[in-house]
Amino acid sequence: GCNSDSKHNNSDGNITKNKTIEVYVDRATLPTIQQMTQIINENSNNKKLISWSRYPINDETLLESINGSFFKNRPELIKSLDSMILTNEIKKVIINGNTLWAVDVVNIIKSIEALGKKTEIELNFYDDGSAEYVRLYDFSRLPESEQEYKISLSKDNIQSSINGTQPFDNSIENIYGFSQLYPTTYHMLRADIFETNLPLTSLKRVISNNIKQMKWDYFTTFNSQQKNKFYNFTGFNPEKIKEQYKASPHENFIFIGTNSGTATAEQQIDILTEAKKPDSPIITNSIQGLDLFFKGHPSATYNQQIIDAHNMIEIYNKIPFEALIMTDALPDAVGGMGSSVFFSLPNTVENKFIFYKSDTDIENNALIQVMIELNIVNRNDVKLISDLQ
Ligand SMILES: Nc1ccn([C@@H]2O[C@H](COP(=O)(O)O)[C@@H](O)[C@H]2O)c(=O)n1
Ligand SMILES: [Zn+2]
Repeated sequence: GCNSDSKHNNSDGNITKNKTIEVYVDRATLPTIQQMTQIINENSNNKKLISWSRYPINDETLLESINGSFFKNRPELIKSLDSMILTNEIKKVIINGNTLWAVDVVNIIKSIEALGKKTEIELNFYDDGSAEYVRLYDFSRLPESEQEYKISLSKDNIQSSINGTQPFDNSIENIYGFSQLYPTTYHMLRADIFETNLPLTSLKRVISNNIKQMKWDYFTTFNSQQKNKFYNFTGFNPEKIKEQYKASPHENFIFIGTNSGTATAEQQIDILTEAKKPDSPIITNSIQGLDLFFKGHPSATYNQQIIDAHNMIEIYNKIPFEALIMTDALPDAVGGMGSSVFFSLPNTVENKFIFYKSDTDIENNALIQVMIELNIVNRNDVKLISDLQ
């Protein structure tokens, strides 16, 4: 009959009775890129409410094609979601968020639960980037009894934040604890963290049935329409870069730049000078003879100075490196300054070296240590800027 016809729309045109609403929120880059590809891949008819801080979507045709509405901020999204739940028969809300910023998801759940309509809730979390792994590393260093104690409190902690009796603390046990309350999937940047030697067995026990390795190879199965949709979402098309790779027969190298918080332009110029030497005792994986590309940090203001000093080919710094990964526009090799970028890089791309700030204590630096544990870099290829002096 008509009422059971899942494709039959009500007067709103896009929300049907007993339907599911999909919510997408993120303040960073990686979850947004992953959520975009998920939307394109699943191609569902569900109404989608989206708020991505770094990727405002203004293209109405694009939004219509995914049955989506975009919100400048999360409070506006929540207001709209609440009114949909109150005025329509919404069966389920699937919330897609950023793991590190699980507090944003808590605020949405809080609002849904406060309506008292018993709406089903399902959660998808996508890692923000390297931050979760630094925290996981630190967590793994705690005595097992302490880890277990913390985990034992997490369900109540989350519940109290949803009830509004306690602010949400984004500790490891809390951000990875939602499967104790709702059907949850954690889309992890590096699900293999649980296969390393780091002692994380208690946490693994809580979430092992709820984790998925983030996918980077969607483009191998996307048709041209889906690819174009991704280019429209991100405003990025990899064709130019792919042409530049092919312009010479040499292998391609991308230098991963940082911002002034970590290194000056001169220091990065010096690293490149050293890396070009065929027999440097410091950088043993030389970049001599490779075509040199420069991918500056999105927030760096001195990129042109570095590009000019070594006559490199520029990759527009505002493009998130993850967009190159997603669109299969990767070089043969990379190297550069410590960055979250290295966490998502497939191991088919050679990682020649990573440089850190001069005063870094390598053996006690959680970020470096977790990168070594995950085989992102060899200990010998971890360098400090001061190694050059
Ligand atoms: N050369 C770079 C460096 C960074 N990005 C993007 O910024 C995000 C955060 O990187 P951090 O270096 O601050 O850890 C990263 O996930 C990339 O999206 C970049 O595109 N190019
Ligand atoms: Zn080339």
